[in-house]
Amino acid sequence: MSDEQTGGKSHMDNAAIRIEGLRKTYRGSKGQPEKQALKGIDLTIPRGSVFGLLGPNGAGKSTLINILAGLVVKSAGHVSIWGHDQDRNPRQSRAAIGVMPQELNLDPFFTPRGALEVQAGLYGVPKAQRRSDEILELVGLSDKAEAYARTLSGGMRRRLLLAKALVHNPKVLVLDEPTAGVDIELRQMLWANVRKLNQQGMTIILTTHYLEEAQEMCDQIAIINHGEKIAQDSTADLLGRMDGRTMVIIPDGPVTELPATEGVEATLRDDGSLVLRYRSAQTSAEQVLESVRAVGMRIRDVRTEEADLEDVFLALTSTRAGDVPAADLDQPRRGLHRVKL
Ligand SMILES: Nc1ncnc2c1ncn2[C@@H]1O[C@H](COP(=O)(O)OP(=O)(O)OP(=O)(O)O)[C@@H](O)[C@H]1O
Repeated sequence: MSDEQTGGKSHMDNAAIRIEGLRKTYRGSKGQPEKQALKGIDLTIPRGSVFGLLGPNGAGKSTLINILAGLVVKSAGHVSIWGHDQDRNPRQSRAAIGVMPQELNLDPFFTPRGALEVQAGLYGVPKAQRRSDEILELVGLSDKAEAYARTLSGGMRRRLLLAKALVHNPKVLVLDEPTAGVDIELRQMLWANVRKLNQQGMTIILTTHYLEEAQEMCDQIAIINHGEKIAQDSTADLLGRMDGRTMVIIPDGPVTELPATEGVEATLRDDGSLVLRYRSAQTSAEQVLESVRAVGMRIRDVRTEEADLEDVFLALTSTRAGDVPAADLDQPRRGLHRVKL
């Protein structure tokens, strides 16, 4: 829509990423059948967001990211990055995006500073505009600037990958599973950097298997499964779709009988607390409390728990993509099986 109509200025498209009808079919080899990794994805990622791309193993996340990065050639569809159509303006669209990959693919003979300089060269960043020291400082590698990559720890290599993704000051930064297998300290450093870069105006896209992380970091989330997008919404609205509630009661005295009210599922935890699950659309908190009083239980303390992203995720991915009409999203979780992330 943009470049061709505006002579490359692209001011009509104000999305960070616009994807339309994106398909990828990997050719089969050695007797393997072909694989449809992406089956027609439409996705618009707003500028300035921290956007989460979620999906179980094999959903197609890496394929999508690799297409954005220009590492995998799409089979069909349109991709535009910061208003630059990937096919018509490959150079501009590539310059607008930086990707921190999953794999630690670093040349062992480069020092961090050397690696950044080479990367800057690849992106045609003029010497005067290079910010290697500033970036090394940001990722906490200043004191390792001259160390060979092969002597860096796994955590330091990851930081160097982030640094490399930043050399050309991209508008959009993609982090592919950035915290898989990293320690808490590095994870905190990564998130602090992500927040800082986002505050400076960078759009961030991250894939993660850690739902709490997506919940904490992302303002919008898309879920893909079996190569199809099955949900996209603000994190708050996605969570708001679930009306499952959990009430936890600390009884005042031993529990001799569990409440047995329809619509309330009661279980006792080892620590003596009583867990009551219910749907807020069908059962009120008052009815839940009544069911507790009805069995003569006295309440010392009570708290409630909201549905979390895992509930949404399980509800959405527990059947094949496309089989879950939006109206069914609020159905109770009973009968759904867990999907391993
Ligand atoms: N080069 C390839 N050739 C053939 N099939 C591939 C290739 N790369 C990926 N696939 C297949 O395409 C599907 C999507 O893979 P992809 O790596 O994009 O998923 P993912 O969501 O990133 O999973 P993960 O979280 O495990 O990285 C999978 O079924 C995978 O086996």
